[in-house]
Amino acid sequence: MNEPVIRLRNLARSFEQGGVVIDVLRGVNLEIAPGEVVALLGPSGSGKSTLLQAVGLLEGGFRGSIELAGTSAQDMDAAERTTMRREHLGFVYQFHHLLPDFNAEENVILPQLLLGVKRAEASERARELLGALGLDHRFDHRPSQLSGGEQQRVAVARALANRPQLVLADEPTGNLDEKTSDRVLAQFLELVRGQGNAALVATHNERLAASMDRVVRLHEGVIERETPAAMPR
Ligand SMILES: Nc1ncnc2c1ncn2[C@@H]1O[C@H](COP(=O)(O)OP(=O)(O)OP(=O)(O)O)[C@@H](O)[C@H]1O
Repeated sequence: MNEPVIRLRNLARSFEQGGVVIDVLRGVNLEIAPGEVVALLGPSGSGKSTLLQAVGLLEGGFRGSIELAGTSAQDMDAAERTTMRREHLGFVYQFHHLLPDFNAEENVILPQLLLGVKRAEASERARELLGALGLDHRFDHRPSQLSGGEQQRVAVARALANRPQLVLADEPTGNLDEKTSDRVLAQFLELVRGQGNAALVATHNERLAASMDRVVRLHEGVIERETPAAMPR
C-alpha cells in the first residue's frame, strides 16, 4: 500500500477554560491515502476544526503523533512547520481569507512565489485553475468585486496552486446559499480528484459527504464510525 499522506496516532487536544479542562480530541487515529477524498462529519463542537488545525500544523498543544508525508511533526519548529504547510498542504476555510488588495490572479500566484515558482509560470497556473473554475473573466477582479461563490472559487484555486498532497477544507462553502454551495463544492471535488490531491473536508452536509471516498464521523473527540470500512492498517 502507498504510504499515507497523513497518519494520526492517538491525537488528543484539551483546552482549559475557567479552571475546567475540556478534552476536545480524545485519541484520534486516522490515515489518509494519496488521492483519497475523506469527509469529516460530526455535530457542532465535536472537534472537527480542532482536528483540521492539528493536521494543518497550525497550532501546537497536541498530544499523540502526526506524520505528514512520512515526516513526524513532533520535533518540527515553527519554520519547519511553515515549510511543510507550504509544500504539502492546501487550505480552504469557510470564509475565503483572500488578500483584499490583490486581484484573483495575484491571490493564486502569491503562494506559488513563496515556493520559488517563477512569476510567468505561477501566472499560467493561476489562470489555468481559475479558468477550470469558470473564472476566466474575473482574473483582475479584487475580492470585493466578486460574489461570495466567486470568492470561494478563488480560494479553492489558491489552495490547489502548489499541487498540495493534502487539501484541508473546513466547511468550505458554509457561508454560501445552498445552490451556490453545491456548485462550488462539486467543482472543488472535481478539481481535487482531477489533480490527484488527497482531501479532508469537514462538513455538515451528509449528501456531499456521501459523494466522497470515505466518511469519518467524529463524536465527542474520537472517530466513532467510518464508511466504508477503514483502510487496512
Ligand atoms: N481555543 C480554544 N479554547 C477553548 N475551547 C476551545 C478552543 N478551540 C475550540 N474549543 C472548544 O473545542 C470544542 C470543539 O470545537 P471545534 O471548533 O473543533 O468543533 P467543530 O466540530 O469544528 O464545530 P462546528 O461544526 O460548530 O464548527 C468546542 O467545544 C470549542 O468550544
